[in-house]
Amino acid sequence: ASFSGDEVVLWTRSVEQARTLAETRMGMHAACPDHLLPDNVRVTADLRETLDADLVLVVVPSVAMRSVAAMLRDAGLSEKSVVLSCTKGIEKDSLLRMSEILREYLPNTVGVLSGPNHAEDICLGLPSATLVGFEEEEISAAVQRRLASPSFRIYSSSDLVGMELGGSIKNVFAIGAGICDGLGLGDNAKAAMVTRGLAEMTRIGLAYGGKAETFMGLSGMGDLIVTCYSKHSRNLQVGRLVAEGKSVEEAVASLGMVAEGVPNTLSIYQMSRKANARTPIVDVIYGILYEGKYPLCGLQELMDRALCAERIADN
Ligand SMILES: NC(=O)C1=CN([C@@H]2O[C@H](COP(=O)(O)OP(=O)(O)OC[C@H]3O[C@@H](n4cnc5c(N)ncnc54)[C@H](O)[C@@H]3O)[C@@H](O)[C@H]2O)C=CC1
Ligand SMILES: O=C(CO)COP(=O)(O)O
Repeated sequence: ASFSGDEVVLWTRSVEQARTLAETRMGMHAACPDHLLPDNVRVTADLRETLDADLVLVVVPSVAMRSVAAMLRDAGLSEKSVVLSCTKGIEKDSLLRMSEILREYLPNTVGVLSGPNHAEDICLGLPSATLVGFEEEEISAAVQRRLASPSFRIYSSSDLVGMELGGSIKNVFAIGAGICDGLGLGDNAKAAMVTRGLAEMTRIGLAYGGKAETFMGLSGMGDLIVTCYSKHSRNLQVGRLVAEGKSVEEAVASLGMVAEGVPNTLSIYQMSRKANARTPIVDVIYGILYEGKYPLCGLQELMDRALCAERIADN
């Protein structure tokens, strides 16, 4: 998105790294990321150049959110800047959402952008829909207007809890879907993973105050679908590699980018246990990633459970 011609400053720790990522990730052979970007977008490694922006999008892996929030505070981000978290994750142990971490450090208005939004498609200008959420309706509406384009349709929401939980929890099931692919379990198994995953997402999400309809929407089911089926999904890829016998560390290292499902499986498992939610798939994926359970044994365990009625939100 080029933000309709507004001046955009893209801060990155390393301009060199941004160049490599742009080249490999987008499959484009530009010598410099600036070639991929419209004239109104400038790349910098100097955080101070972003401090008076009226809208600040934070797009870092969830494990880096706390340090980046502290950097923004220490660098002196203008209190007038509206801050938008685009990161999909829950912090382990504290179980804080990304917008909550940002609020710990910054007095600014903080919102969330989340939806089925693989960067590869957006960069090509392919149509995408997403959700922007702020507690203040008028700020949602203003950011919605500001970021929307003919190829980027934005809906608004005030359910930040539902948005942030949906965007984080779906990563766990994307790894599960990748495991189904890697084991060659077929289309039916994967459809079951996605559908029962949505039930578990809804159960955990409701326990923490999210709204049921949000989990049925773009930032819930929508993101779950894209991440479980897209060739671009890094979580799906990690699941496949683990099913093929790679260790989690090897699978993640081979991506060279973040797969949020790995840290998220730990934090979502912690959330589920704390809420005493019934989440057999989360529990099995946790066992595979963190306790050395064999992927095929884990998936067979899911099939061998006692037969029951189909329940979605009920625990
Ligand atoms: N890539 C995508 O298509 C989408 C990504 N997201 C979410 O956006 C977030 C970031 O994902 P990506 O951009 O794909 O990840 P990435 O692995 O490409 O990292 C994004 C940037 O964060 C930087 N970074 C990493 N650790 C840092 C630290 N400690 N301090 C400062 N910068 C740091 C990296 O150098 C990189 O420039 C994740 O939560 C992801 O789930 C959401 C929707 C789509
Ligand atoms: O959240 C995403 C798409 O909406 C990105 O998913 P992956 O991290 O699995 O690539």
